[in-house]
Amino acid sequence: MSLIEKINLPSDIRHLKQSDLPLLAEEIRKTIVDVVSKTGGHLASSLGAVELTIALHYVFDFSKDKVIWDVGHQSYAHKLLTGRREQFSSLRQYKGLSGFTRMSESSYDAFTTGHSSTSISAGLGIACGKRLKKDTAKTIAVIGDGSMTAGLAYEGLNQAGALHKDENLIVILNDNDMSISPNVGALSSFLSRTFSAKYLQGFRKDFGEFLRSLPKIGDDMYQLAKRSEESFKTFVTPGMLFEAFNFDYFGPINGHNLNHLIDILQNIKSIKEPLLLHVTTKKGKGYEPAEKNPVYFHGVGCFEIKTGNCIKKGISIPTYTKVFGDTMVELAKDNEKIIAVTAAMPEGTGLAEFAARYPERLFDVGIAEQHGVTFAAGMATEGFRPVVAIYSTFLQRAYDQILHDVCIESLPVIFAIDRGGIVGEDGATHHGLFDISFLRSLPNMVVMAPKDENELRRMMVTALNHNGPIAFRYPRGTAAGVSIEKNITPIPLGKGEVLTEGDDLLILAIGSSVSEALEAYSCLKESGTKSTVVNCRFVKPLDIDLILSLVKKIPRVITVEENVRQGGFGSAVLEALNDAGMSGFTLKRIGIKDVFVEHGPQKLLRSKYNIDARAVINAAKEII
Ligand SMILES: Cc1ncc(C[n+]2csc(CCOP(=O)(O)OP(=O)(O)O)c2C)c(N)n1
Ligand SMILES: CC(=O)[C@@H](O)[C@H](O)COP(=O)(O)O
Ligand SMILES: [Mg+2]
Repeated sequence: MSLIEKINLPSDIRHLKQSDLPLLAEEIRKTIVDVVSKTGGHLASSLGAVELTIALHYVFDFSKDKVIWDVGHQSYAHKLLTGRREQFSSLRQYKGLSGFTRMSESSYDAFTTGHSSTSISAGLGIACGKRLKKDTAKTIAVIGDGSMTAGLAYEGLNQAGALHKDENLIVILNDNDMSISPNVGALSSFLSRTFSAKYLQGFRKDFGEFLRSLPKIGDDMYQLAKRSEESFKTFVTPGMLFEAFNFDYFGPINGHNLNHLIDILQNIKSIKEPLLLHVTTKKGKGYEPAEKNPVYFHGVGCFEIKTGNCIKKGISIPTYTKVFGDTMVELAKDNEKIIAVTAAMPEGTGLAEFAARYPERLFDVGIAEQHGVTFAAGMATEGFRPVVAIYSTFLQRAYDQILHDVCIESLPVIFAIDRGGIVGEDGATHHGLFDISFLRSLPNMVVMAPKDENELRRMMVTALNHNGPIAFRYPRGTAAGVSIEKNITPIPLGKGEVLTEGDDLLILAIGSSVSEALEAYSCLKESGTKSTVVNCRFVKPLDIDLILSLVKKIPRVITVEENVRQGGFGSAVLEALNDAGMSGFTLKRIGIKDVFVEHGPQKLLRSKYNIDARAVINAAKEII
């Protein structure tokens, strides 16, 4: 029986000999690689955290203590050690294990994660709760160096450092010098000052001995130097930052050396005040292709284990992301005012080529969506045309910045909102199902969604021509597959287009839902129902003249969107019709009802949540 098979309960790991643990690490890695090669997932981060996970489970008892895995994308070993080994092959599959930690999945998942940098705040909340309940268990927040670039992490440190000394909070900084891409910003270079710190420690020793050797004054000088040693040390080591927040700092230590990890965890276990342990790890550790290319293996699709090569699905249609990225490069050539802002996701948002061509015009702000939006607002005041490319789900973080820093003064910031709609296997934390609702309520904001890749390109030019805040959202995955038109013409603001004509039914669709509407149109036509399908293009401003004239003629209306129904596109149409005093029509809104959508294939979820062509057909049957 392998070691991993002996661990059915989390406590079973503590029955293993410490000398067995490296073999356990090997088995865990093999299991992770085997499964992720078939399911896809966050391979490199999880491989890098294997020893740290084992050491934590070896030293702590997580039936009482709590561990919060920031983002949760590195938690695969934790899942394997907490009773989920047999379900592990269902990782990220419909009805299977989540790719992140979920409180509803296991009592060993102390907090639900997916978005970064929440672990310190949540951990502190848990630790304070425990203190008030006189529960002496430990709370541990494991946070990566990338996630440490977010302001939220410092808000947690700031509060923790000023609270009771007996807060029982341990923060473990898992520093692999990588975010998804190489980590950015001053913090990243600060954390990697370990060499200079070591060098200076050596220097301090030699210098001390030199002082002591001096006749008469030497000993006094040595004592003086020793007294200022603490400030001297913190001045040059990464600990400075955390000690300034009143955290005891330990490290950096090698996060792949199990004996060291276990030793230090055992030692710090009894310290009753906020402390930070800095461990250095290698992203992708133990699987050569991932070690060599951690960016690719951060979040990877199916791959061949031997080579690490992608198992291609033979699709040649570009993704919306690629069309966006290529068009950015094209447009930036003749317009040097265009700058791009990404929050630690140049690859994911398709801006890698832009970064290579125009490095001085690409601003990677780190995992700091709030800052990124306000930064873009600042650039806009200087006459630049910032294009803020952020996934829909992560833009949720920056709502107040969009409202307060961009919309009030109607600054011309362009929001390129990727992953609008159902994203698939990342699940509830990552679906982009709210942006239409949260953006359309903001004065001055224009909100668009393209039906295909040409329209995306046209919207980009429309946005550049518009002197105010403007957003376009597009889905994860392949575009519609139309051939790209070289000439890009802007779209008149607030103008939709009628795609088909028919007097039985009016289907108003937006963005990727236009293709569902067209599919429904074809099926309905076969059974004799003739529909007018409108590609509305704009959620705001709505093409109200067109909509009113059509509803007067065809009072049986269906709206279709890949967004929640509350406050969404359908609601916008209803409000507009109501405000125009229209009555005598029937309207069905197709969109996500008031629920969070789980993980699974996009197509399956669209069907399950009734936002696909079949749902349009069913709605049509109800109202005709
Ligand atoms: C708010 C938010 N923005 C962006 C992301 C996308 N994202 C997921 S993991 C990651 C990098 C995290 O780096 P780090 O914390 O160092 O973990 P590592 O993968 O290196 O282990 C990013 C940018 C996210 N999950 N949450
Ligand atoms: C963990 C995380 O938040 C990202 O890695 C995210 O999973 C990327 O999603 P895409 O695969 O859609 O780029
Ligand atoms: Mg990292």
